[in-house]
Amino acid sequence: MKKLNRKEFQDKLRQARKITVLTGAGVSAESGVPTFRDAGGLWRRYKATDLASPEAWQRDPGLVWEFYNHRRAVAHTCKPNEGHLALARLEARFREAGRTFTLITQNVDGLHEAAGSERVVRLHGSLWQVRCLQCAEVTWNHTVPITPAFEGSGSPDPEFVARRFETTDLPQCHCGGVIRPHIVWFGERLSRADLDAAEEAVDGCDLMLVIGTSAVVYPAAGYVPIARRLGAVVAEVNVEPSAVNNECSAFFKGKAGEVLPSLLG
Ligand SMILES: CC(C)NC(=O)[C@H](Cc1c[nH]c2ccccc12)NC(=O)[C@H](CCCC/N=C(/NCCC(=O)O)S[C@H]1O[C@H](COP(=O)(O)OP(=O)(O)OC[C@H]2O[C@@H](n3cnc4c(N)ncnc43)[C@H](O)[C@@H]2O)[C@@H](O)[C@H]1O)NC(=O)OCc1ccccc1
Ligand SMILES: [Zn+2]
Repeated sequence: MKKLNRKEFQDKLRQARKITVLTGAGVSAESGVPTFRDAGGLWRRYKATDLASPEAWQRDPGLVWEFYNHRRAVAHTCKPNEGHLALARLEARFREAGRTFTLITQNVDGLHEAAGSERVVRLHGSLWQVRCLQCAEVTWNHTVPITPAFEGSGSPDPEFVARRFETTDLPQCHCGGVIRPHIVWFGERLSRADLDAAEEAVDGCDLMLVIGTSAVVYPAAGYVPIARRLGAVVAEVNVEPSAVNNECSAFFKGKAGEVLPSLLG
């Protein structure tokens, strides 16, 4: 497939009526949020993907909360980068022009929203939302550490001597139930509302931007071939080709924070 050059891509961007953006951890890398591949995808000796699972929660909810408390503590110190800001500006331009812009993110760090992005589909949830296992209430929570028991915990150093956390150390709901991160773990179903919003955004979009994702996790990665089959021009921004690069009519190799400001204007 002949790749579009920069000018041809920007012509498509100018003409686009409906644009959909799919982002992954790479768009937050320059803000200091580790990607799932950094450190070999490990936190201590654990694969991040293993800890992000209902099985890990069954085994040791304290360890899972130590992992997520650590990621909240890191993300808490991070600011949106030029990549996030360029996407928020593009959304504002599209809205002013009465054109449709949707940002579908796999990220749970909240940096798109902090950059001013509004129409955001958080496919995999948020580090800043928690859910009660007893009454299912979902609330926003920015308390770091999540409970005093987690103060000073979370070091990713494999040599770190971890302490065991009891149920009483875990965050409790006003109903007395235990609270878990409101995040979609591997093997868990995505919310119907988010799936519907993502499908609505992909359906009929004339331009899809794929930014900073390895595109190996589903259903997120599946939206790219669907968009192309429905006639969208797909363009990728990444430091290396992702697993869906063959679906792309344009590829801009580089860091999102360096490429997006000039590419998106
Ligand atoms: C591993 C994979 C094969 N497994 C899956 O996809 C599974 C199973 C599955 C379902 N369908 C399938 C079909 C085929 C195969 C497998 C499956 N999917 C699921 O389990 C999903 C749930 C998936 C969601 C899991 N949760 C996450 N996140 C929240 C947790 C948390 O964050 O803690 S996924 C998580 O991993 C993924 C990581 O990928 P990326 O974000 O792309 O990050 P990565 O580090 O991999 O790559 C970074 C990229 O950035 C680039 N980069 C780096 N720096 C920069 C830079 N500066 N600028 C630009 N680019 C840069 C790099 O080059 C690289 O390309 C993201 O999706 C992220 O959200 N649920 C489900 O299917 O439920 C069904 C169901 C149905 C009925 C009943 C019950 C269940
Ligand atoms: Zn409750």
